[in-house]
Amino acid sequence: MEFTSPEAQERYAALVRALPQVVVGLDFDGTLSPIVEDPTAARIHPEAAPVLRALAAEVRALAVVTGRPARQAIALGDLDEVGTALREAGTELYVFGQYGNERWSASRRRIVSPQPPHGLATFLRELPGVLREADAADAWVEEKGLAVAVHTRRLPEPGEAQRRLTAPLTALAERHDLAIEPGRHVLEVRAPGMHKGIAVRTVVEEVEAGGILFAGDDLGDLEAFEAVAELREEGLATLLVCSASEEQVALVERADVVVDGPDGVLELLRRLTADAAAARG
Ligand SMILES: O=P(O)(O)OC[C@H]1O[C@H](O[C@H]2O[C@H](CO)[C@@H](O)[C@H](O)[C@H]2O)[C@H](O)[C@@H](O)[C@@H]1O
Repeated sequence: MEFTSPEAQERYAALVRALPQVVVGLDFDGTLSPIVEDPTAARIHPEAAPVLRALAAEVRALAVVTGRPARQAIALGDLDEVGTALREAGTELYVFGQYGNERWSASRRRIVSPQPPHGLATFLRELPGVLREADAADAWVEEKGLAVAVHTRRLPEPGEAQRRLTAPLTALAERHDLAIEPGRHVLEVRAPGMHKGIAVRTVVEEVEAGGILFAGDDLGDLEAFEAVAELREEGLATLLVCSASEEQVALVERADVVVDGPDGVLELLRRLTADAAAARG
């Protein structure tokens, strides 16, 4: 892991001191879960559960903030079980799904979700024609209830296919008052208005946190990074962690710490837990 500046190292030290008041916010794909070709085959990192359990004893709350539907993230992350263990340590686990549109907590065990956006059903009906015209008929379409994700990872030239699809999918989304969210070999179409930054602020305010660490890997995490930077200006202890990959570099220049993918994220969380225990004496 690499601190990006001397100030970043000081922010880490301040976060360790404030840890009992800190919310740890974690993206799922590419941060807690290694990227795989087939999104249905993704699973949380095998070492995540014990790392999160150990960290839970040191922090105010944990929040998984993801583009995945909450139900899916809970299943792929075994978060029901992790949440039970965290509750035993007196710590809440939140899951904000679909970029903050859905929420779940280990204490309530119920997913609160809005209605799908108007226009999504028509968007879906018109989608195959647009994919054919863009020579991407084999793109994998993930229907998420509140959103649709068009994946190019398994096409012969995934980056080129994503570039080819961006303009026609954006136009189709705009015709139906929907927003487009680009990601790692994926273009997601969803309702405008909600993003991970709102989810971060919500959890920080609800638990009256004194600090926030957020770790992410992709463009959909940018708003969370912006929210954390604003909270820093407001006086909270903060740390921005980039789970780095060759596919996406946008978060690197905004991060305090750059780590090597999900392995690196867990290494950082282990170090944080150990440093907090050492600081307690
Ligand atoms: O906010 P996140 O937790 O990072 O979720 C964003 C999207 O991640 C998933 O797709 C990504 O991960 C897949 C599995 O590793 C990978 O195959 C794909 O190329 C990535 O874009 C997921 O399928 C989407 O629904 C999430 O919104």
